[in-house]
Amino acid sequence: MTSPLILASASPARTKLLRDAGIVHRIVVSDVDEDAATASAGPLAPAETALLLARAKAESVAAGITGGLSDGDPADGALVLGCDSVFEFDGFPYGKPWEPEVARDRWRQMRGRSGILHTGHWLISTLHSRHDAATPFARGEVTSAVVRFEEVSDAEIDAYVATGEPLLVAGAFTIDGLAGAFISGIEGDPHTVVGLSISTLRRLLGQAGVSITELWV
Ligand SMILES: Nc1nc2c(ncn2[C@H]2C[C@H](O)[C@@H](COP(=O)(O)OP(=O)(O)OP(=O)(O)O)O2)c(=O)[nH]1
Repeated sequence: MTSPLILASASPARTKLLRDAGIVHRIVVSDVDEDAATASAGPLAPAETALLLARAKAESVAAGITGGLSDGDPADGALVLGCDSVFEFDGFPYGKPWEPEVARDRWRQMRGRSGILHTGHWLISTLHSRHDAATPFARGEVTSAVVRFEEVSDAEIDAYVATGEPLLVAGAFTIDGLAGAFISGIEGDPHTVVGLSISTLRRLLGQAGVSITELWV
């Protein structure tokens, strides 16, 4: 089977994770309004927010797909994966800081302490060859990892914020980028922190009747 996997995400980190894991995929970015989706859902825990948004992205892309996507067997359907990451610190959910001052304030709170990065995953399968077309597969899972931060100085925070890297990533940090210098440890799957747990994808694919090895290059 050629890979029918669609990543419903604009995240460069997520597509790199899949590529580095040898998982062939296509990208179709969802048009989900994350603020509207969370506002209409009411109060949610950070992990619930991550799953809700992952589901919304996957459902939005799956709804827009007509017919099959896998070159090898267009009639067979598709696998659509949505993801969303939320950083929980002192019980509150944080996404991307967007603004330098916001990123600076967050780092001044985070240094020397730890938080939890939750990544929601939602997989939809319409592969007729794997299950009854009348009941498409749709299931999700949240994975979480504790991230511990070094005692970072004001000067280091200012220099990091000035690079722009923290502005567009959940939690205002990366573990595989410049902020790697400021991460003292992780408890859990590091891929969860980057934005997509490959082992979680393997479990969800298995529940959909697909082995992840079928999607390797
Ligand atoms: N490279 C890297 N990226 C990270 C890390 N932590 C968070 N991120 C990125 C991954 C995602 O692109 C972003 C989390 O924001 P979202 O979950 O809303 O995804 P994003 O808006 O990027 O794309 P999407 O909404 O899925 O189209 O932060 C990290 O440690 N390393």
